[in-house]
Amino acid sequence: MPSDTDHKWAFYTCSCFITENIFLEEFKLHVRFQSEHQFRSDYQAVLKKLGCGTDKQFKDILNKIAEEVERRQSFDVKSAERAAVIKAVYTPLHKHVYHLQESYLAPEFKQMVDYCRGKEAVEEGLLRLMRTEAAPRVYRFPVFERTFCDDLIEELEHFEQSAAPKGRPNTMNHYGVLLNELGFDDGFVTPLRERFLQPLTSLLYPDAGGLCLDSHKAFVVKYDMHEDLDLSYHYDNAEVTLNVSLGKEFTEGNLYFGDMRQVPLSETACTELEHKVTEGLLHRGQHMHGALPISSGQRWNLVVWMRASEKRNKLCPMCNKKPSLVVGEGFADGFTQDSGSSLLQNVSCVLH
Ligand SMILES: O=C(O)CCC(=O)C(=O)O
Ligand SMILES: [Fe+2]
Repeated sequence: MPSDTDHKWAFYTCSCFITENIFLEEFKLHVRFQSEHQFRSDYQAVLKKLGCGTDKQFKDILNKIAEEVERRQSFDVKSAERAAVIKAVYTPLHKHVYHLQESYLAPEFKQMVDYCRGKEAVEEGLLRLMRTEAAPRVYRFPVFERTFCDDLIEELEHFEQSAAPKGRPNTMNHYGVLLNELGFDDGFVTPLRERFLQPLTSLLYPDAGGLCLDSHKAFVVKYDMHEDLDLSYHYDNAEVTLNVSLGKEFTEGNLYFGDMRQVPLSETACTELEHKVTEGLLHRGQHMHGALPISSGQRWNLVVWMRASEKRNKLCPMCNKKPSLVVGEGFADGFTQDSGSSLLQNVSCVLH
């Protein structure tokens, strides 16, 4: 029986994972930390302007960064340990949600995928997709049936309440679930990406890696009045992202999209989009976005960061350099060694 960590080839992380994009929550600032000297010269003045005036405050920041670097250095080992413990001790409430069935998917979504898969009908499929454009190159369409969303949330709440160990999605989200650790990759997320999302992304984002998305990182984020309320403006470590609203009841918490990350915020006008339960938003990972605070209720979203090794092997989207590869767990951050996988990648990088 293959496990969630068996893949056709090995995946890697870029070494910048340790030093880049460290989020300073109180200042809503992403920073790079290579050495204290570099950090002081890059950020001391900026941080002062943002209200970090005393030596003590600066020292606190350095301590937080050290903690985050340590968390990142041990992340892979700890994540593999958590996955093994979860497998051994956790009994799911709804086993069926771990295996994707067509009946979980909204009929409109399946229809769109069918159009895109059918070679002669590609153009019609594309037109259908274009009609779902909610902001420049951001597409909104129904993805799941409501009953599936409810079952998935119930399963995740059951997991939350269990004694099993939990990792968190990323530095900006404190609540939510890493789906690979819970065992969702092989039976659910990989088939969703390969069979249903890739036909759409091939047509919509051929320039952004959409033709050959060969791995992913999937997680669920959760916002609650007593927990995280919003998500700061950011870009994803992904070529293409799917973000599906699962529920429950909530008010506000709209997503907003700016421009690609190369464009300064001062030159960016943002578009706000309402997120509706069962619907997904598909966008390029480098398209900057954030989530506004909810004002009541609880908001759960399934987020799939899809990666194209062929694209990111040339340029790491997080440090903008040729990646320097470090061995990782499972899909890691989606990089591959150029040799060895290229043949297989060429086979999968066609419109289908
Ligand atoms: O909460 C949301 O809808 C946004 C989540 C997101 O952008 C992310 O996790 O990368
Ligand atoms: Fe995001």
